[in-house]
Amino acid sequence: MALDSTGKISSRLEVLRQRFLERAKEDIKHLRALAEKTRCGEFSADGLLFCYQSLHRLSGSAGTFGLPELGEAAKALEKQLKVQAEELGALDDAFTHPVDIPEGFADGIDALAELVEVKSQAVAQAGNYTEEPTTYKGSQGMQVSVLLVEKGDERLAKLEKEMAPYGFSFTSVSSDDAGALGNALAQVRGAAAILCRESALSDVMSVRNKSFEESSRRRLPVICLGSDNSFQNRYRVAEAGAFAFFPDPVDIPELAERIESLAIERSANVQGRVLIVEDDAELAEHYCLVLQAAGIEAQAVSEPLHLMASLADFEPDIVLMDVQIGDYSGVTLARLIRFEPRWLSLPIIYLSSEDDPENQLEALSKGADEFLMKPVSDSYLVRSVRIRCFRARQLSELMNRDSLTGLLKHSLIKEEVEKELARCRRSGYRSCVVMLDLDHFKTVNDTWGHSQGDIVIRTLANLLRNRLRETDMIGRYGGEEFLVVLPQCEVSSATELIRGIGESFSELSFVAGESSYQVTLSAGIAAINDFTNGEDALNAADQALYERKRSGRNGVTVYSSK
Ligand SMILES: Nc1nc2c(ncn2[C@@H]2O[C@H](COP(=O)(O)OP(=O)(O)OP(=O)(O)O)[C@@H](O)[C@H]2O)c(=O)[nH]1
Repeated sequence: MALDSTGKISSRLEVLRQRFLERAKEDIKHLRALAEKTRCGEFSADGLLFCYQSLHRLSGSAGTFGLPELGEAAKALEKQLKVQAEELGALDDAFTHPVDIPEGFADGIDALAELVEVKSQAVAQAGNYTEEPTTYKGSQGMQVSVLLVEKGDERLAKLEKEMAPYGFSFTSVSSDDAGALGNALAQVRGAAAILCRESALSDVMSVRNKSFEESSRRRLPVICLGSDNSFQNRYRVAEAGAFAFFPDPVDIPELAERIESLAIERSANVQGRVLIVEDDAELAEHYCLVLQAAGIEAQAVSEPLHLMASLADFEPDIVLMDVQIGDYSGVTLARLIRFEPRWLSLPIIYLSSEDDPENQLEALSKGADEFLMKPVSDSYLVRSVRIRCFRARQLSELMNRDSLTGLLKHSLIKEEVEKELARCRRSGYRSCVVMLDLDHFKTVNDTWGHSQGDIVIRTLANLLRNRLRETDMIGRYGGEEFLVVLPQCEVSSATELIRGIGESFSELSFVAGESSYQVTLSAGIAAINDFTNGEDALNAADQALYERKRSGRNGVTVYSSK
């Protein structure tokens, strides 16, 4: 669900809060009736368990709806019943057991009812929901923006030209114009980095630090270029806050790679997918709205029977799970999720008002990873979810990505071809698979050394990442062989795109000592839809690549069945 305006979100959150209060009033009616009975010494196990569950729900959710005092009052009453409720919960014949009435319980319920009434009136008068969710505009594609900050230095303009084939989007600003630099920083979105020479570093750092001071965005990484490569100078640059230093003459492929990795790493917190397992409909919708408004994809499951199907469909980075979902225990559900090897490393976080460390430990030992204490405020929810998604993604990147290039590993990119074919069949669109291979790469290794060969491989990986869309999938298929899946792309567009990338790649100069050299690539393309399975589409792209190699390399060949 796309959420486009904060006004719209706050009015939806307000509706949820009203619904929560309506339900709280209903619960309070039942609680009061039961509490009245305690005044005449009547309190059954049945009644105690009902009161305990109602109070537990109120204490866990009131804070989230901006009513923390109500949550605290309910929590205090819940604690009065906790020990007895847990003992009764463990018995088969609980309902026949006599129970003790905690002192002042009925008065506490009366006070709670009054508080609910007061809060309802205050909310009705105040109107709109007040805790504004953090709005965050998501990352815009995979293209990396570079802010070039110049101080009358021609060298940066030359550098911009040399780096043109890598596909970064450059914006130049003068370090003498703090206003323009501030504006440029304010406008930058998504993955980005600042590039400047040493002479402009202190001006850049002060404008950058000031301009990010009040915003919740992460500061852009600064990469500094300079002539003095001594330890003292590098120390000075590091002390000023730069993230990387490149001495003259600048190693362009290395610089491109560093810009890419720093920019993407720093912007990575934008994304995340969270599955919320919660049977309280208002609470689940509230969490979803707040997270979605912050740029995090969120989906809720209220019925545990659908949990496994939702996991498979949505493929979340993390799961937020209530400790009790109707009749189901969250602890047991966490264990059940782990039955499937695919979800062994999926972080499961309990949303719980359980504040007893012993009980928390018990739950953790059964398959969950940590606790988020209810009630959670909107901003805390967003921040903690964002950090956890970021960590989860880092971990899965480590497991699924090739260490030299950061691209998908062989088996995963192969799987993507199969998945794409299934998507094409479902949606009726056309997609392509491309096999790319560096030309005469053995000669590169033999002439310039294996580590130079590695730089060439990494450079092509970066170029592909920069030039392809975020929805395209790129993998390292073998040593110097790459596989790309281009969803919703006709063969003609794929050919044009890959030809352009091949041309840019062939224009890059790799520097080895005093010498420099260039490398070309060959590609084979096949339309995924023309095949009955992914394996056949892959073989076709491979065959087209072979044809290309035979007919002179450095170019693109489309598979033809003739
Ligand atoms: N530096 C480096 N070299 C690699 C890596 N993986 C594979 N190679 C080398 O890539 C070269 C591939 O050579 P060949 O399969 O003969 O192909 P080629 O020389 O590119 O010739 P054509 O494909 O016909 O243009 C071999 O020398 C491998 O050792 C790697 O990770 N790093």
